[in-house]
Amino acid sequence: MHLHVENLACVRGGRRIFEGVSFSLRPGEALVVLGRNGAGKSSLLDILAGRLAPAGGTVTLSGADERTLPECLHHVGHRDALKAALTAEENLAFARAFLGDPDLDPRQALGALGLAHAAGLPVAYLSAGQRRRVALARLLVARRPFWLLDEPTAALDAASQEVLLRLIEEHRAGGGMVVATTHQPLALAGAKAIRIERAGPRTEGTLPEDAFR
Ligand SMILES: Nc1ncnc2c1ncn2[C@@H]1O[C@H](COP(=O)(O)OP(=O)(O)OP(=O)(O)O)[C@@H](O)[C@H]1O
Repeated sequence: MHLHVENLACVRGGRRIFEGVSFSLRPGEALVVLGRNGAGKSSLLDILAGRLAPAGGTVTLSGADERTLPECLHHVGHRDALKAALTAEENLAFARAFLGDPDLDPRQALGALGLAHAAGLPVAYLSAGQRRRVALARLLVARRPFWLLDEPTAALDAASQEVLLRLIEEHRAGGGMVVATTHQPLALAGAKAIRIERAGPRTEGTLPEDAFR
């Protein structure tokens, strides 16, 4: 499977947010998306997820057996998109019923994020970091090759960041692909990087050592 993004442009509210964004992803690869607040990082993920139409450019997925890109991805956005009145486990069971694989276990997914003890608690009672971890546990109740992660480490403590990085690396080792926006250092081995800015063109490069300074 291969994702090729060419010369992508984004307009929101009549304003040009970015243009000329190009990159490609092959199995096992990760792309870190950098840029100031409002640069358009979340908008880029929204376009890839099929939630926002691009103002120009192309997104081409090959080798996906006629599945569309939105059918091949998880999108963990800024908002956790959890149902506050349902328990953590019920939220994951809902996600699995909607998108998932019946053999994947919500309790195991919560366990992988260190939240087994909170499985029966309504999400409304969980802390911000715990809610984030429930949202991330959705990655584990449906097998999808592309993970679109919008600031995935926001609200996570150091130990949870380590867990998330390990899950991402396991996903990549199995041929998965990741696009992650971030303002914080994200230690993804050999990741590509792209900085979104208003004036294009923007093409991928390697993650600069001073990216987060
Ligand atoms: N529905 C909308 N209508 C009009 N403008 C919008 C809409 N949604 C977002 N924008 C604008 O698009 C621009 C890009 O927003 P986006 O959320 O993609 O930025 P970002 O790089 O993810 O920012 P941050 O680092 O703060 O999360 C911002 O100027 C924002 O105000």
